[in-house]
Amino acid sequence: MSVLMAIAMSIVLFSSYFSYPPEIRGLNYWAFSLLMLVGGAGLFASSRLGVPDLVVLLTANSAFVCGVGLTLIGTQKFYGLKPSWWLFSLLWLLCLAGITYWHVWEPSFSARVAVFSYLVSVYYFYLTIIVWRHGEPHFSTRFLYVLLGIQSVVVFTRGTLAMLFGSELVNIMASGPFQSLYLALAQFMILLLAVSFNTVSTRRLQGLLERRSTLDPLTQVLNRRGFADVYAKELGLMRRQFTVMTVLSIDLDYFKKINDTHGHIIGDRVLVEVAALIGKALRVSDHIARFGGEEFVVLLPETGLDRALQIAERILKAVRASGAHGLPPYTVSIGVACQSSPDEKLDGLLLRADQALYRAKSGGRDRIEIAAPLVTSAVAPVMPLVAPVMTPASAVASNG
Ligand SMILES: Nc1nc2c(ncn2[C@@H]2O[C@H](COP(=O)(O)OP(=O)(O)OP(=O)(O)O)[C@@H](O)[C@H]2O)c(=O)[nH]1
Repeated sequence: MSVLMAIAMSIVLFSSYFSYPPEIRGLNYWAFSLLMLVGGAGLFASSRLGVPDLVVLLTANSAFVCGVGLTLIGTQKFYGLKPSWWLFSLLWLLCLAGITYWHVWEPSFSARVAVFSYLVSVYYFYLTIIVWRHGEPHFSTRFLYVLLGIQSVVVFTRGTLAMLFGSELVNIMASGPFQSLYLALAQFMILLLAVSFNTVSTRRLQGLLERRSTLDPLTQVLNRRGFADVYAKELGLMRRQFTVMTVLSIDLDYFKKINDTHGHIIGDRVLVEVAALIGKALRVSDHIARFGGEEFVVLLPETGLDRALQIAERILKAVRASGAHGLPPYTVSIGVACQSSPDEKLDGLLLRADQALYRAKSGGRDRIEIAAPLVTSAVAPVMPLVAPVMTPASAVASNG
């Protein structure tokens, strides 16, 4: 029954492989590995049907070792690591050579089982380390590496039993209660492994879809939803740490003309480039989003107006120096709004930044404007509602 279920799980993994996004790799190798592991267990059982021992040993162990090897390849691909095909081939050749040597030339049951078991045990141990080191911190990952760790210990124990006692107890080609129990346990572990592969891949899909739903597909920066999420987190920090943060509303100048003159494909490349240029001017803790069209918004946590103006100026300069890679030159206008009260709403903050941006546009473009500070009913405004027009140079000059 567990064999049938493992086969069914393998089919599920195959169908996931064909339907999941290509970023989720390795599922086909896992699916094949399950078939091989189940096949290996089945071939061992065929010795009871009178198939010659050497044939059973070589085919069953080959299937089993390939199964373990493909588990490694699938796992490495899944975690974006280079697949160790050399290790796969080495394990397979060593096992076949060992089995043939200790079965034909110098028959020794205990040496054969011990060497085979130790090799496979080391292999499982290596797999455990890979999943432990590269898996995301989640139950599905822990379940997988604990399972692989148990496999490693079980196989190691079998090898040690063979070494110590050389007993027929560990000969799974003979019939007996211990052998039946061992095979049943092995099949159950394969089933659990299949469940685990499916769980980690589903979890990966979930994470990927979550990330996609918060990213702009063209520029790969945050979209409006992603921005709202990070803003909410930063607002929580701002509330706890009594800091300020600043938003830059950035809009490409005369972008319609770029599209009309050079076509939409070039227009798209300009959008991708401007996102990259803005990103380069920021710290890793800052956030950049595209709010559709040619409008970008930057969130600068723990940043006051002075520092934000320096960053805005840096962006302006970087964009002015653009025009490489066959793209036309272009400029941007920037509206800057600083949030000093955690009670201000995101919509209000963006509105202030947009109003400043609008002034930058109407003031001639390729420039920075500062938004008027928030006016609350409790606190009288300390600055004029309309902030003075700032050219890039004056903005920086006024900030030292
Ligand atoms: N290539 C491309 N163009 C887009 C995209 N989204 C919006 N646009 C274009 O962006 C242009 C925006 O034009 P406008 O709103 O007139 O702005 P503008 O020409 O930059 O003028 P100002 O903002 O006033 O300087 C339109 O031509 C849209 O078709 C996109 O994803 N790719």
